[in-house]
Amino acid sequence: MVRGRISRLSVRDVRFPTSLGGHGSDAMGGAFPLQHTDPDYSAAYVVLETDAEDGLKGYGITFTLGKGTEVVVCAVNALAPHLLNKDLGDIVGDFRGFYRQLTSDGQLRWIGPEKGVVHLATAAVLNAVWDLWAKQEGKPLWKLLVDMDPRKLVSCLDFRYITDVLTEEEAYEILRKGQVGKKEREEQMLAHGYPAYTTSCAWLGYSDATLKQLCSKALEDGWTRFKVKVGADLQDDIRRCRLIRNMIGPEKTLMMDANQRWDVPEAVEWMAKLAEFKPLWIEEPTSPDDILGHATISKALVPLGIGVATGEQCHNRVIFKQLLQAKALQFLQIDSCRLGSVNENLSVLLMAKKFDIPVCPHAGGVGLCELVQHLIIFDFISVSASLKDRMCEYVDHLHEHFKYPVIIKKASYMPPKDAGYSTEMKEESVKKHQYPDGEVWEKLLAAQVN
Ligand SMILES: C[C@H](O)[C@@H](O)CC(=O)C(=O)O
Ligand SMILES: [Mg+2]
Repeated sequence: MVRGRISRLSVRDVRFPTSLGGHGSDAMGGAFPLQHTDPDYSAAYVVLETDAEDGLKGYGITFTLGKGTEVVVCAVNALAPHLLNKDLGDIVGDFRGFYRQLTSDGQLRWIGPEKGVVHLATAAVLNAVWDLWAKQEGKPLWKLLVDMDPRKLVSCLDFRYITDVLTEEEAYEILRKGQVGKKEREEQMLAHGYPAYTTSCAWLGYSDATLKQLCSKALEDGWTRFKVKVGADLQDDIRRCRLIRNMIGPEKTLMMDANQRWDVPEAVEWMAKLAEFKPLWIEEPTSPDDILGHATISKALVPLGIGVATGEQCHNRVIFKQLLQAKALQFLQIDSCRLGSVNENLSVLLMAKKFDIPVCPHAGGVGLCELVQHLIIFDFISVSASLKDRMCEYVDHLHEHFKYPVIIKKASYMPPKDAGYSTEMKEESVKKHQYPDGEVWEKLLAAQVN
């Protein structure tokens, strides 16, 4: 039973100095040993309070890098009047209307619409609403979605701009069909979890020795799918890909990620040189906005047996729609904090089902694994009903700061059992990493001055 009026919305700038160790580094982010100040994995962290007697709070994040966070924090504050004094029952009772209200704010829409900072802020705020709703229902988010009546579920989605490929009725039909065998798939998830791949071994800034050490540890821990960063220097890529392919052997799966480094012809030429290492996909080969460029690359790489994956920086459902229409991707990577929360992500999962394209979510960052596991577990149980060519990214950083961290067993995500969206951070961690006055940053900033 949903209850309470939203009485307070607070947002904090929480940053982790991950760049000091080269964690999260890629061909765009500045490579170790340059010690580029990014990527410092960060989050705009939203807390919603209500006047209900249960005292439950909703926690929401969006993933950012370092100083980008202060801009998102500002946008969250600008959205706050849409939530304050609103009844939670009214929000989730007409979730489509509320999503439309947030994304249509007459003044903020100009700096979107539904993209960039203002959309990241929308994600943070709505992630907190979903967390609170799931907590009040006493269910983990994935289970709230799985148990929800399909009619109610589609009523949370905004189909504006996508009805040419997916109508509300078609979405309902997909979910209705997904009811068949749902119980067995839920049992399968609870017993075995959702398959994952690891990106933690091969950040671009890691030395070969670190890569080797992390890769052997990952093999020992049972990982069978690995992603390596590429794109800055071809000879370096050849050496690192050879190293990792030799370590994992010919049977295990290898993916490559260029983080938007190349122009279209360059992407094709570069990947022809890396094809001998048998990558399953090349991720973000070029600008995330270049739909036709992705299509050209996809087509050119078919003879090499390499797919194109993208999505972690796709602004919204419209871009995903066009990527699907243009046959520009073979693996679709939703991101729980870049799209407009669960609402928009569900519409993308449903479009992917219609186009029969596997979804392999982007995760990592701060809390992205915690959040996206709910969406992909729901996807398997209620939408795709398939694990073929599907896996969810896993990155082994920063989970210790979360109250309900992910549980990985045998390289699979085990379904969370606690109520909510797994978004709540430990208050101690938030205090320490708050920018610029948390203890961690006070020390680092003082060292920079001296
Ligand atoms: C800056 C981030 O670490 C980015 O490199 C993550 C990413 O591309 C991925 O996990 O995939
Ligand atoms: Mg990536």
